[in-house]
Amino acid sequence: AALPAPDLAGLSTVLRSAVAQGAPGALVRIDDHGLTYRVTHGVADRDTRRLISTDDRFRVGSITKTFSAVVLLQLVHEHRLSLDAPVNRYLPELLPDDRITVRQVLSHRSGLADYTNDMFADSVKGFEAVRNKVFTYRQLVALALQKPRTNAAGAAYSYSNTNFVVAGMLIEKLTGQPVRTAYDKRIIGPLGLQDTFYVHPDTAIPGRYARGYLTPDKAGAPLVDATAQTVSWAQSAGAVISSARDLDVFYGALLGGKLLPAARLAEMERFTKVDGTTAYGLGLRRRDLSCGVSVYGHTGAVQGYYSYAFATKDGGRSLTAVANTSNNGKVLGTLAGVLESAFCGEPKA
Ligand SMILES: CC1(C)S[C@@H]2[C@H](NC(=O)CCCC[C@H](NC(=O)C[NH3+])C(=O)[O-])C(=O)N2[C@H]1C(=O)[O-]
Repeated sequence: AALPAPDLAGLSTVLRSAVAQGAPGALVRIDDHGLTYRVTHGVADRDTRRLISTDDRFRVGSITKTFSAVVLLQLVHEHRLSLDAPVNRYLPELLPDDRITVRQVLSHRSGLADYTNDMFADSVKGFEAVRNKVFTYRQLVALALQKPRTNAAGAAYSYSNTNFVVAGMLIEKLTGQPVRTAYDKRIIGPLGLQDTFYVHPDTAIPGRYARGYLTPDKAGAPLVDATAQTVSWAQSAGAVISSARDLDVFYGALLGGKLLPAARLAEMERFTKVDGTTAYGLGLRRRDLSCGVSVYGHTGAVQGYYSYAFATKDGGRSLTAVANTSNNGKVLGTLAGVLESAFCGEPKA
Protein backbone atom coordinates (compact mmCIF):
# COMPACT_ATOMS: atom_id res chain seq x y z
CA ALA A 1 0.00 0.00 0.00
CA ALA A 2 1.24 3.50 -0.81
CA LEU A 3 2.52 5.46 2.15
CA PRO A 4 0.74 8.67 3.23
CA ALA A 5 2.56 11.91 2.30
CA PRO A 6 5.11 13.00 4.90
CA ASP A 7 3.66 15.27 7.60
CA LEU A 8 5.81 18.39 7.09
CA ALA A 9 4.20 20.27 9.98
CA GLY A 10 4.95 17.30 12.21
CA LEU A 11 8.57 17.27 11.07
CA SER A 12 8.91 20.97 11.83
CA THR A 13 7.44 20.45 15.31
CA VAL A 14 9.97 17.69 16.04
CA LEU A 15 12.92 19.84 14.93
CA ARG A 16 11.70 22.86 16.92
CA SER A 17 11.36 20.63 20.02
CA ALA A 18 14.89 19.29 19.54
CA VAL A 19 16.22 22.86 19.38
CA ALA A 20 14.14 23.87 22.41
CA GLN A 21 15.68 20.91 24.29
CA GLY A 22 19.23 22.05 23.58
CA ALA A 23 20.28 21.27 20.02
CA PRO A 24 21.70 24.38 18.28
CA GLY A 25 20.19 23.11 15.04
CA ALA A 26 18.35 20.20 13.43
CA LEU A 27 17.57 19.05 9.90
CA VAL A 28 15.62 16.40 8.06
CA ARG A 29 15.61 15.38 4.40
CA ILE A 30 13.25 12.86 2.82
CA ASP A 31 13.72 11.38 -0.65
CA ASP A 32 10.52 9.77 -1.85
CA HIS A 33 10.46 8.25 -5.36
CA GLY A 34 12.22 11.28 -6.83
CA LEU A 35 10.49 13.88 -4.64
CA THR A 36 12.65 15.62 -2.02
CA TYR A 37 11.40 17.25 1.19
CA ARG A 38 13.67 19.42 3.36
CA VAL A 39 12.99 20.89 6.83
CA THR A 40 15.49 22.71 9.05
CA HIS A 41 15.53 24.70 12.26
CA GLY A 42 18.32 26.51 14.17
CA VAL A 43 21.99 27.00 13.42
CA ALA A 44 24.98 25.08 12.05
CA ASP A 45 27.41 27.36 13.89
CA ARG A 46 26.72 28.99 17.28
CA ASP A 47 29.36 31.70 16.71
CA THR A 48 28.45 32.85 13.20
CA ARG A 49 24.74 31.97 13.69
CA ARG A 50 24.76 30.48 10.16
CA LEU A 51 21.47 28.62 9.71
CA ILE A 52 21.73 24.84 9.39
CA SER A 53 21.11 23.43 5.92
CA THR A 54 20.20 19.93 4.74
CA ASP A 55 23.34 20.21 2.56
CA ASP A 56 25.62 20.40 5.61
CA ARG A 57 27.96 17.47 6.12
CA PHE A 58 28.18 15.86 9.58
CA ARG A 59 29.68 12.93 11.48
CA VAL A 60 27.35 9.92 11.15
CA GLY A 61 28.55 7.90 14.15
CA SER A 62 27.24 4.34 14.16
CA ILE A 63 25.53 4.67 10.79
CA THR A 64 29.11 3.68 9.83
CA LYS A 65 28.27 0.19 11.07
CA THR A 66 26.00 -0.39 8.06
CA PHE A 67 28.86 0.59 5.72
CA SER A 68 31.13 -1.99 7.40
CA ALA A 69 28.42 -4.69 7.31
CA VAL A 70 27.77 -4.07 3.58
CA VAL A 71 31.46 -4.56 2.73
CA LEU A 72 31.61 -7.80 4.73
CA LEU A 73 28.43 -9.15 3.13
CA GLN A 74 29.90 -8.38 -0.29
CA LEU A 75 32.92 -10.46 0.78
CA VAL A 76 30.54 -13.25 1.81
CA HIS A 77 29.05 -13.10 -1.69
CA GLU A 78 32.57 -13.36 -3.12
CA HIS A 79 33.09 -16.52 -1.01
CA ARG A 80 35.93 -14.84 0.90
CA LEU A 81 34.15 -14.92 4.26
CA SER A 82 31.63 -17.15 5.99
CA LEU A 83 29.20 -15.56 8.43
CA ASP A 84 29.11 -18.68 10.61
CA ALA A 85 32.86 -19.14 10.76
CA PRO A 86 34.74 -18.16 13.91
CA VAL A 87 36.33 -14.71 13.74
CA ASN A 88 39.58 -16.37 14.85
CA ARG A 89 39.71 -18.32 11.58
CA TYR A 90 40.47 -15.03 9.81
CA LEU A 91 42.18 -13.22 12.68
CA PRO A 92 44.01 -16.00 14.57
CA GLU A 93 43.86 -15.71 18.36
CA LEU A 94 42.34 -12.23 18.27
CA LEU A 95 39.39 -13.20 20.47
CA PRO A 96 39.49 -15.27 23.65
CA ASP A 97 36.79 -17.62 22.38
CA ASP A 98 36.96 -19.57 19.11
CA ARG A 99 33.18 -19.90 19.20
CA ILE A 100 32.55 -16.20 18.49
CA THR A 101 31.42 -16.06 14.87
CA VAL A 102 31.34 -13.26 12.29
CA ARG A 103 27.52 -13.27 12.41
CA GLN A 104 27.49 -12.84 16.20
CA VAL A 105 29.87 -9.86 15.88
CA LEU A 106 27.72 -8.14 13.21
CA SER A 107 24.52 -8.67 15.22
CA HIS A 108 25.93 -7.55 18.62
CA ARG A 109 25.57 -11.06 20.06
CA SER A 110 29.29 -11.80 20.56
CA GLY A 111 29.37 -10.82 24.24
CA LEU A 112 32.42 -8.59 23.67
CA ALA A 113 32.28 -5.67 26.12
CA ASP A 114 32.02 -2.10 24.79
CA TYR A 115 35.20 -0.19 25.71
CA THR A 116 33.41 3.17 25.20
CA ASN A 117 31.39 2.73 28.39
CA ASP A 118 34.49 3.38 30.52
CA MET A 119 36.09 5.70 27.93
CA PHE A 120 33.17 8.14 28.04
CA ALA A 121 31.92 7.64 31.60
CA ASP A 122 32.73 11.34 32.07
CA SER A 123 31.48 12.69 28.75
CA VAL A 124 33.61 15.83 28.36
CA LYS A 125 36.78 14.59 30.09
CA GLY A 126 36.56 11.31 28.19
CA PHE A 127 36.12 13.11 24.89
CA GLU A 128 38.94 15.60 25.50
CA ALA A 129 41.24 12.67 26.41
CA VAL A 130 40.76 10.96 23.04
CA ARG A 131 39.67 13.64 20.55
CA ASN A 132 43.17 13.96 19.07
CA LYS A 133 44.32 10.41 19.76
CA VAL A 134 45.00 7.78 17.12
CA PHE A 135 44.30 4.19 18.20
CA THR A 136 45.10 0.94 16.42
CA TYR A 137 42.26 -1.56 16.09
CA ARG A 138 44.17 -3.93 18.36
CA GLN A 139 44.45 -1.29 21.09
CA LEU A 140 40.67 -0.84 21.06
CA VAL A 141 40.02 -4.61 21.14
CA ALA A 142 42.56 -4.93 23.98
CA LEU A 143 40.60 -2.31 25.97
CA ALA A 144 37.42 -4.37 25.46
CA LEU A 145 39.10 -7.65 26.46
CA GLN A 146 40.05 -6.13 29.81
CA LYS A 147 36.33 -6.18 30.73
CA PRO A 148 34.21 -9.28 31.37
CA ARG A 149 32.12 -10.42 28.45
CA THR A 150 28.44 -9.47 28.63
CA ASN A 151 27.17 -12.89 27.55
CA ALA A 152 28.26 -16.24 26.16
CA ALA A 153 28.86 -16.21 22.40
CA GLY A 154 25.50 -15.97 20.61
CA ALA A 155 23.44 -16.07 23.81
CA ALA A 156 22.06 -12.51 23.82
CA TYR A 157 21.97 -9.12 22.08
CA SER A 158 24.25 -6.56 23.74
CA TYR A 159 25.25 -3.52 21.68
CA SER A 160 29.02 -3.05 21.56
CA ASN A 161 31.23 -0.83 19.42
CA THR A 162 33.94 -3.46 19.81
CA ASN A 163 32.04 -5.69 17.38
CA PHE A 164 32.47 -3.21 14.54
CA VAL A 165 36.10 -2.57 15.34
CA VAL A 166 36.51 -6.33 14.78
CA ALA A 167 34.50 -5.85 11.55
CA GLY A 168 37.07 -3.27 10.40
CA MET A 169 39.90 -5.69 11.16
CA LEU A 170 38.14 -8.37 9.08
CA ILE A 171 37.71 -5.94 6.17
CA GLU A 172 41.41 -4.99 6.20
CA LYS A 173 42.60 -8.60 6.58
CA LEU A 174 40.35 -9.98 3.82
CA THR A 175 40.77 -7.15 1.29
CA GLY A 176 44.39 -6.34 2.10
CA GLN A 177 43.37 -2.69 1.97
CA PRO A 178 42.47 -0.01 4.52
CA VAL A 179 38.79 0.33 5.40
CA ARG A 180 38.78 3.69 3.60
CA THR A 181 39.61 1.99 0.30
CA ALA A 182 36.91 -0.62 0.79
CA TYR A 183 34.25 2.05 1.50
CA ASP A 184 35.42 4.13 -1.49
CA LYS A 185 35.60 1.24 -3.98
CA ARG A 186 32.56 -0.73 -2.86
CA ILE A 187 30.05 1.92 -1.74
CA ILE A 188 31.01 5.60 -2.13
CA GLY A 189 32.30 5.37 -5.71
CA PRO A 190 29.61 3.10 -7.15
CA LEU A 191 26.81 5.22 -5.61
CA GLY A 192 28.47 8.54 -6.52
CA LEU A 193 28.33 9.82 -2.94
CA GLN A 194 29.95 13.27 -3.19
CA ASP A 195 29.60 14.20 0.50
CA THR A 196 30.75 10.91 2.06
CA PHE A 197 34.27 10.44 3.39
CA TYR A 198 36.35 8.25 5.66
CA VAL A 199 39.25 10.57 6.52
CA HIS A 200 40.47 8.90 9.75
CA PRO A 201 42.70 10.04 11.41
CA ASP A 202 42.20 13.58 9.99
CA THR A 203 40.19 15.74 12.39
CA ALA A 204 38.63 18.08 9.81
CA ILE A 205 35.32 17.65 8.03
CA PRO A 206 35.89 18.40 4.31
CA GLY A 207 33.87 21.19 2.67
CA ARG A 208 30.75 22.66 4.25
CA TYR A 209 29.50 21.14 7.47
CA ALA A 210 27.45 21.76 10.57
CA ARG A 211 29.54 22.21 13.71
CA GLY A 212 28.75 19.62 16.43
CA TYR A 213 28.31 20.45 20.10
CA LEU A 214 28.72 18.02 23.00
CA THR A 215 26.34 18.59 25.91
CA PRO A 216 28.25 18.28 29.22
CA ASP A 217 26.99 15.95 31.94
CA LYS A 218 26.62 18.91 34.33
CA ALA A 219 23.26 20.59 33.78
CA GLY A 220 23.63 24.15 32.55
CA ALA A 221 27.33 23.87 31.71
CA PRO A 222 28.20 25.39 28.30
CA LEU A 223 28.18 23.22 25.18
CA VAL A 224 31.60 21.98 24.00
CA ASP A 225 32.45 22.40 20.30
CA ALA A 226 33.28 18.79 19.35
CA THR A 227 33.51 19.29 15.59
CA ALA A 228 37.23 18.52 15.24
CA GLN A 229 38.20 15.03 16.34
CA THR A 230 39.95 11.96 14.88
CA VAL A 231 37.04 9.63 15.86
CA SER A 232 39.85 7.09 16.18
CA TRP A 233 38.02 5.64 19.19
CA ALA A 234 35.40 4.37 16.72
CA GLN A 235 36.92 4.07 13.16
CA SER A 236 34.94 1.30 11.32
CA ALA A 237 32.33 1.54 14.10
CA GLY A 238 31.66 5.26 13.73
CA ALA A 239 34.02 7.52 11.78
CA VAL A 240 32.23 8.10 8.45
CA ILE A 241 31.30 11.68 7.42
CA SER A 242 28.31 12.15 5.13
CA SER A 243 25.24 14.24 4.29
CA ALA A 244 21.47 13.76 4.37
CA ARG A 245 21.37 13.37 0.60
CA ASP A 246 24.10 10.75 0.53
CA LEU A 247 22.62 8.68 3.37
CA ASP A 248 19.22 8.75 1.68
CA VAL A 249 20.92 7.44 -1.48
CA PHE A 250 22.88 4.83 0.53
CA TYR A 251 19.93 3.30 2.42
CA GLY A 252 17.66 3.68 -0.61
CA ALA A 253 20.19 1.73 -2.71
CA LEU A 254 20.84 -0.87 0.00
CA LEU A 255 17.15 -1.62 0.62
CA GLY A 256 16.46 -1.31 -3.11
CA GLY A 257 18.83 -4.23 -3.75
CA LYS A 258 21.52 -2.19 -5.54
CA LEU A 259 24.39 -2.85 -3.12
CA LEU A 260 23.91 -6.51 -2.20
CA PRO A 261 22.35 -9.53 -3.93
CA ALA A 262 18.95 -10.44 -2.42
CA ALA A 263 20.31 -13.45 -0.51
CA ARG A 264 22.91 -11.31 1.29
CA LEU A 265 20.46 -8.51 2.04
CA ALA A 266 18.18 -11.18 3.51
CA GLU A 267 21.04 -12.20 5.85
CA MET A 268 21.33 -8.55 6.93
CA GLU A 269 17.60 -8.52 7.65
CA ARG A 270 17.59 -11.52 9.98
CA PHE A 271 16.61 -9.50 13.07
CA THR A 272 17.09 -10.06 16.80
CA LYS A 273 14.40 -8.30 18.84
CA VAL A 274 15.87 -5.48 20.96
CA ASP A 275 12.70 -4.01 22.49
CA GLY A 276 9.01 -3.47 21.63
CA THR A 277 9.70 -1.40 18.52
CA THR A 278 13.28 -2.12 17.47
CA ALA A 279 15.29 -5.09 16.26
CA TYR A 280 18.89 -5.48 15.07
CA GLY A 281 20.11 -7.47 12.06
CA LEU A 282 23.65 -7.32 10.72
CA GLY A 283 24.74 -3.66 11.08
CA LEU A 284 21.11 -2.72 10.40
CA ARG A 285 18.27 -1.64 12.69
CA ARG A 286 14.55 -2.17 12.09
CA ARG A 287 12.08 0.19 13.72
CA ASP A 288 8.39 -0.71 13.81
CA LEU A 289 6.23 2.42 13.64
CA SER A 290 2.78 3.06 15.09
CA CYS A 291 1.09 2.88 11.67
CA GLY A 292 2.35 -0.66 11.01
CA VAL A 293 5.18 0.46 8.73
CA SER A 294 8.67 -0.89 9.49
CA VAL A 295 11.73 1.11 8.46
CA TYR A 296 15.33 -0.05 8.11
CA GLY A 297 18.58 1.84 8.75
CA HIS A 298 20.71 2.96 11.66
CA THR A 299 21.09 5.67 14.26
CA GLY A 300 24.25 7.53 15.17
CA ALA A 301 25.57 9.19 18.28
CA VAL A 302 29.04 10.70 18.12
CA GLN A 303 30.25 13.72 20.04
CA GLY A 304 28.34 16.67 18.63
CA TYR A 305 25.91 14.81 16.38
CA TYR A 306 22.76 12.65 16.66
CA SER A 307 21.49 11.14 13.44
CA TYR A 308 18.76 8.86 12.14
CA ALA A 309 18.91 7.34 8.65
CA PHE A 310 16.07 4.94 7.69
CA ALA A 311 14.22 3.77 4.59
CA THR A 312 11.18 1.66 3.66
CA LYS A 313 11.67 -2.04 2.91
CA ASP A 314 11.97 -1.36 -0.83
CA GLY A 315 14.10 1.77 -0.36
CA GLY A 316 11.50 3.91 -2.13
CA ARG A 317 11.29 6.48 0.64
CA SER A 318 14.36 7.32 2.75
CA LEU A 319 14.95 9.82 5.51
CA THR A 320 17.95 11.35 7.24
CA ALA A 321 17.62 13.55 10.31
CA VAL A 322 20.40 15.22 12.32
CA ALA A 323 20.66 17.32 15.46
CA ASN A 324 24.06 18.92 16.03
CA THR A 325 24.36 18.03 19.69
CA SER A 326 24.87 14.78 21.63
CA ASN A 327 24.83 13.47 25.21
CA ASN A 328 21.31 14.88 25.46
CA GLY A 329 18.84 12.01 25.82
CA LYS A 330 15.82 14.31 25.38
CA VAL A 331 17.03 15.41 21.94
CA LEU A 332 17.85 11.82 20.89
CA GLY A 333 14.36 10.69 21.92
CA THR A 334 12.58 13.68 20.39
CA LEU A 335 14.40 13.31 17.07
CA ALA A 336 12.97 9.77 16.68
CA GLY A 337 9.62 11.50 16.09
CA VAL A 338 10.70 12.31 12.53
CA LEU A 339 10.14 8.65 11.62
CA GLU A 340 6.43 8.77 12.50
CA SER A 341 5.95 12.05 10.60
CA ALA A 342 7.92 10.88 7.60
CA PHE A 343 6.49 7.38 7.16
CA CYS A 344 3.07 7.47 8.90
CA GLY A 345 2.02 10.95 7.77
CA GLU A 346 -0.33 13.22 9.71
CA PRO A 347 -1.73 11.66 12.90
CA LYS A 348 -5.30 10.42 12.48
CA ALA A 349 -7.77 12.94 13.98
C1 LIG B 1 23.39 3.08 20.57
C2 LIG B 1 23.88 4.48 20.22
C3 LIG B 1 22.88 5.56 20.62
S1 LIG B 1 25.47 4.71 21.06
C4 LIG B 1 26.37 3.95 19.79
C5 LIG B 1 27.52 4.69 19.15
N1 LIG B 1 28.06 5.79 19.83
C6 LIG B 1 28.86 5.63 20.90
O1 LIG B 1 29.09 4.55 21.39
C7 LIG B 1 29.41 6.92 21.47
C8 LIG B 1 29.15 6.97 22.91
C9 LIG B 1 29.63 8.27 23.49
C10 LIG B 1 28.92 9.44 22.89
C11 LIG B 1 28.75 10.52 23.94
N2 LIG B 1 28.11 10.02 25.13
C12 LIG B 1 28.71 10.07 26.33
O2 LIG B 1 29.82 10.51 26.49
C13 LIG B 1 27.93 9.51 27.47
N3 LIG B 1 28.70 9.60 28.73
C14 LIG B 1 27.88 11.60 23.33
O3 LIG B 1 26.64 11.48 23.43
O4 LIG B 1 28.45 12.50 22.71
C15 LIG B 1 26.55 5.04 18.10
O5 LIG B 1 26.56 5.88 17.27
N4 LIG B 1 25.59 4.22 18.59
C16 LIG B 1 24.24 4.63 18.74
C17 LIG B 1 23.33 3.77 17.85
O6 LIG B 1 23.84 2.80 17.30
O7 LIG B 1 22.15 4.13 17.77
